Amino acid sequence: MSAPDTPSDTLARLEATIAQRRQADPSSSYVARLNAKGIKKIAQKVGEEGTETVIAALAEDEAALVGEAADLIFHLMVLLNAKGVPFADVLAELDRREGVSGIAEKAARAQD
Ligand SMILES: N=c1c2ncn([C@@H]3O[C@H](COP(=O)(O)OP(=O)(O)OP(=O)(O)O)[C@@H](O)[C@H]3O)c2ncn1[C@@H]1O[C@H](COP(=O)(O)O)[C@@H](O)[C@H]1O
Repeated sequence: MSAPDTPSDTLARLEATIAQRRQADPSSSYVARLNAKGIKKIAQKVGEEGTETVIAALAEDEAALVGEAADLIFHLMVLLNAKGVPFADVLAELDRREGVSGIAEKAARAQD
């Protein structure tokens, strides 16, 4: 029996799919269509999905929150790909922050 997927496995597969679908025919690929519209449109979609995620959270609708969060993460992955930023860089940044309290980090920034 193979090991279950980790969240990172799912995101790594999605990143590879997005990179591959970017070259596809925009008539049959949403990723290709979005890239053809340009970076402004992709960034705008991330903003829209972020707003929809907030609305779902405030509406106390768990199923909607799951769906909107998936839309947000997907569009963020499309944006990172379009900007040439590997998702591994984002994970490395999160690893770098691990164990550093957000409160302590903000206080250190205020002293700069
Ligand atoms: N995870 C997703 C995913 N999540 C959401 N979406 C699409 O994102 C779109 C968002 O819908 P909206 O109504 O917000 O946007 P819209 O109406 O298309 O756009 P505008 O109104 O802003 O013009 C929908 O068409 C969803 O189907 C996704 N499309 C693709 N994927 C993944 O990407 C892969 C490649 O997709 P294609 O490029 O379409 O082959 C798929 O196999 C999936 O793994």
